[in-house]
Amino acid sequence: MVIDDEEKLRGLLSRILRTEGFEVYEAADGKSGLKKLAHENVDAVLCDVKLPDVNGVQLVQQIKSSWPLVEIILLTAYGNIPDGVQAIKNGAFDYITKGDDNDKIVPLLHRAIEKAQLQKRVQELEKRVGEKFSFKAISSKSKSIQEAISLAERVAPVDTSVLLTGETGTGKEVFAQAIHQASARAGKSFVALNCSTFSKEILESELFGHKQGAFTGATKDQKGLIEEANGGTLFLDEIGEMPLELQAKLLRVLETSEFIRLGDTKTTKSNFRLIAATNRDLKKESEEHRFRSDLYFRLNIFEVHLPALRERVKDIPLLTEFFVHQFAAKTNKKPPQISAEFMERLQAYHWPGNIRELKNIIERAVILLNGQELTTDQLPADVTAPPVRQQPISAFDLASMEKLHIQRVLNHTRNNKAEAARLLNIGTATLYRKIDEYGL
Ligand SMILES: Nc1ncnc2c1ncn2[C@@H]1O[C@H](COP(=O)(O)OP(=O)(O)OP(=O)(O)O)[C@@H](O)[C@H]1O
Repeated sequence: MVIDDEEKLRGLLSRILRTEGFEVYEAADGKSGLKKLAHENVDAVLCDVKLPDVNGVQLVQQIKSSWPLVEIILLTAYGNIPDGVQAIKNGAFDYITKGDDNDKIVPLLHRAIEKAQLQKRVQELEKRVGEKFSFKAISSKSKSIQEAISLAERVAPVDTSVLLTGETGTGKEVFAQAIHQASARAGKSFVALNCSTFSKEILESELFGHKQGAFTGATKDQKGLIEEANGGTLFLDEIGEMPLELQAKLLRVLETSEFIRLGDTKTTKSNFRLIAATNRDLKKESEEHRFRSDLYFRLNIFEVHLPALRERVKDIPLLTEFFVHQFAAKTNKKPPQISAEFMERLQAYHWPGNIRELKNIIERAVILLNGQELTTDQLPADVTAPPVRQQPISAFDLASMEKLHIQRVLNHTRNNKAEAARLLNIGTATLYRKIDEYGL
């Protein structure tokens, strides 16, 4: 948009820009310029400094406060550099001297528009990421997970630590992301670290960062994740695996918001929110001195427990549909029908790996699919085998244990007895005898 009260000059500039391929709007003063900005999708403004109703330098500030993504180039009077400098301070992209720098206008506009469009794209992506990781994206019909969502939604805007508990694959990281997105820290970084995947030394350096020469191999200064999370959220997965010594250091950071990089002498500040997750019983761990009780009490202020998938069987069809569509799209297939038996098996299975395992099994099934319907043929043996009846057995009853174990191995081999005998390290005849004996 060109804002200039000199009609001739405005018309000339607009014509030049149109021949360059730009779509151009015109305004003769600040007020009509602001009005047009409210209605049109403008990327960049070329604005004269001397307008009848407002000074262009002030107009920059007004435009930026309402449309921060619009880039402005100010046309200043010859030799009036202070105006240009002030315009940049007010948020202008750049300034050029009217009449003098005409050949610079087009390349400068290209750069301004490129920046504006890039920023719009980033904003749109951030919005999409926000939606993807929002609580709304966690679809569920079961009461237990809805309670967890409601708890997490209430704690999200409060800047306190949160402890997410639940078995592996229950969606703890998904919840951590949703809490971050629903907090005031949403625009800032979400930094995740799994405490079980590193040795103590690497974990310490990953968390706290290091100075050059702090240890062999530290060839340059390196920021730690605590520092990277400044202003945002630090998600520590499997915190129960963190060595005791580091737990003490983490507690200190939580209490003071300060830490010292490895090999450094001065402290560094970081303002982050901690969300921790564990699949262990941290209370028990702390009672047995494997987890610091002071850190446990600090983390335990707000706990959200995520139920295992077998405790939310109602959600299996919903999640299955979701993953089937996701993987069909990924493999360029039409979303298949889901046979009743396929769904029954999924609902009967005990899902030790929870949602992650369901997701993997659906991905595999969609890859194996060649017709228009998912059937039990596309399910692995573990899932299709009849469920092992978990009869209450005495820990001392060897026969019950043996029966259960044989049944499990048979399930695993899809009733292939030769393979089961091999795995059990017994003869086939012995296996047949035991099958008979236990009525398997
Ligand atoms: N409600 C959900 N909808 C769709 N996908 C989900 C949902 N919850 C979890 N998932 C998917 O399941 C997988 C496991 O989730 P996530 O990593 O959050 O679990 P976790 O509890 O943090 O696991 P771990 O303890 O092993 O780190 C991920 O691929 C995630 O995208």
